[in-house]
Amino acid sequence: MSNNISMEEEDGFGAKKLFNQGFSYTYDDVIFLPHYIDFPTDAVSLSTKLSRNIPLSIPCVSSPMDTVTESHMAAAMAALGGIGIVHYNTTPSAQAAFIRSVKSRRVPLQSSPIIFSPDSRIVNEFDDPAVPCVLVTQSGKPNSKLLGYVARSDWSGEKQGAKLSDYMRPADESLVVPSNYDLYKLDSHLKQQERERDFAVLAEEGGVVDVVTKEDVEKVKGYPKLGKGTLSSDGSWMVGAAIGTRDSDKERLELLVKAGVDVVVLDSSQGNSIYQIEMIKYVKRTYPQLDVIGGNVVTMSQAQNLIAAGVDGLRVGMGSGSICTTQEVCAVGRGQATAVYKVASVASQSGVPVIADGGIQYSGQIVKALVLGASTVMMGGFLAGSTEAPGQYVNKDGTRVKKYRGMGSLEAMSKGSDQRYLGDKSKLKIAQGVVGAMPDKGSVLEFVPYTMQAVKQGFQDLGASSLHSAHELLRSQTLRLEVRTGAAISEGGVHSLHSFVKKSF
Ligand SMILES: NC(=O)C1=CN([C@@H]2O[C@H](COP(=O)(O)OP(=O)(O)OC[C@H]3O[C@@H](n4cnc5c(N)ncnc54)[C@H](O)[C@@H]3O)[C@@H](O)[C@H]2O)C=CC1
Ligand SMILES: O=c1[nH]c(=O)c2[nH+]cn([C@@H]3O[C@H](COP(=O)(O)O)[C@@H](O)[C@H]3O)c2[nH]1
Ligand SMILES: [K+]
Repeated sequence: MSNNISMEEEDGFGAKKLFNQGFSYTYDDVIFLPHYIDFPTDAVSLSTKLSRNIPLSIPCVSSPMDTVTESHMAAAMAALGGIGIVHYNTTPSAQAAFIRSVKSRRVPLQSSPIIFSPDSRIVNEFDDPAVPCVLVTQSGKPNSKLLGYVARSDWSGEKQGAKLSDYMRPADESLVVPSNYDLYKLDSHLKQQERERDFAVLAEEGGVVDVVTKEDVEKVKGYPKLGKGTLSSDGSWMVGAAIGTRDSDKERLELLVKAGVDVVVLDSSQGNSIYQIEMIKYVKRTYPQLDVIGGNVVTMSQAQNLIAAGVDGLRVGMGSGSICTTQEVCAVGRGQATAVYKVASVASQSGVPVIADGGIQYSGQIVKALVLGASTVMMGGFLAGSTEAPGQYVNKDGTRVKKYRGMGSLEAMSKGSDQRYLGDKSKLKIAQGVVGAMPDKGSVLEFVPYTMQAVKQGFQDLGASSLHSAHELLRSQTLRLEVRTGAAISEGGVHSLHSFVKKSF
């Protein structure tokens, strides 16, 4: 490539010049100029780090929100090679149970098995077509001896009220498989016992973990092939958890550590506080092996304080989330592209990975976040509405949707997070988030791999075959950017058509 372009005729700006002009830019404001391609898309590696000691094979993290990440989402994110951060808008023991649930399974599937004791009676709810069987354990709880099961085909209306023990089939050897069976082992097991049953019980020493059906396994096998996922040294899936900065969070953390949590995120909209700095030091002192991620921050000076306190990762974003109203309510925050670039420029000097948190609606914004210096993107809205997000689908004006809400919404606060907002009930409650709904997006196991393929195409256009090479292009000012005018943004989208269908894969 020739280098004899005069400075007056520069192609775009380097990031340093573009982000030092006093504007707060977000992803949609900026555009990268294409560079030079000398490798195929498949040569792009998106492997990265969440924090100093947590490697990931894809740069995707699910938000610690109660409509985004519980055990099902966290298991699926780990199966994909990313990671999930379990929310803490619940009791410490319930949050620890989510961590254990991720740790005890190797299939990114989750159902809510119905479990009764032998003396229980057959009732209406057994007729739910999604329920393959009712499990019978000694005490009727998951953590007691499995005695048998009543398959759905074994009950019918006239058996209403009959004792389960009268219809129960005993738990034979082939019913139960170890909970650490992966998808392929489980699949071959189900195939072997096909004529008797189309489901199996995943169990571990402590009791029943889940019931998995052949249909569910087939569905996952139809999605893009999974790699080995994000694994801890003991072979279990990695999972993170959010905590706060109150004294009570120290007890919560102890339970989470006992449950096997791999990384903690100190969850705050403004992380540069005495509370967080003390908590970072406490975590590093008490659990030196545990990575701690601080945030949220959007400036270099906030970041420097948390780095000095010992964080292993930084979460960046204030007010950029789809459900966030912080910038409107508090007049504080930063455009997300500027925030990511600025924080990453200091964090990279200390080897601290940056998580670009919030504001992701489509793949191009993920490319921008990563190329501007982030090591991962954290997503709430992009993953809400998926099969793996907590909650049930409902029908809203003819569309299947799931609830998605801000953790600072009145509704979420009154569920439990108001402890941290309002330890004192006499204080006035101000929302910094909204409650809404997201359309059904299907399984993250399907749409995340396609999204990553789109991200790889973006990297290829920029001539970056890895996050490392993208960051080198950024810092050497080889990467050229421009700010888009309103007209350029509208030109960059679909325009002029009478009507169209947007289908990405
Ligand atoms: N990324 C974003 O832009 C935003 C995110 N959120 C989300 O909402 C949730 C709540 O965020 P925040 O309100 O920032 O939570 P927070 O827990 O950091 O702060 C709540 C209030 O408690 C105070 N506080 C914290 N620790 C304390 C301690 N040890 N002693 C006394 N006071 C203490 C804080 O100063 C603040 O006034 C989080 O899930 C966060 O991710 C909320 C707003 C914006
Ligand atoms: O101002 C806010 N009020 C809230 O109630 C709230 N809840 C979550 N968050 C933050 O938004 C991120 C998710 O954003 P997206 O839906 O755009 O992915 C999350 O990862 C959080 O950083 C909030 N911000
Ligand atoms: K917002």
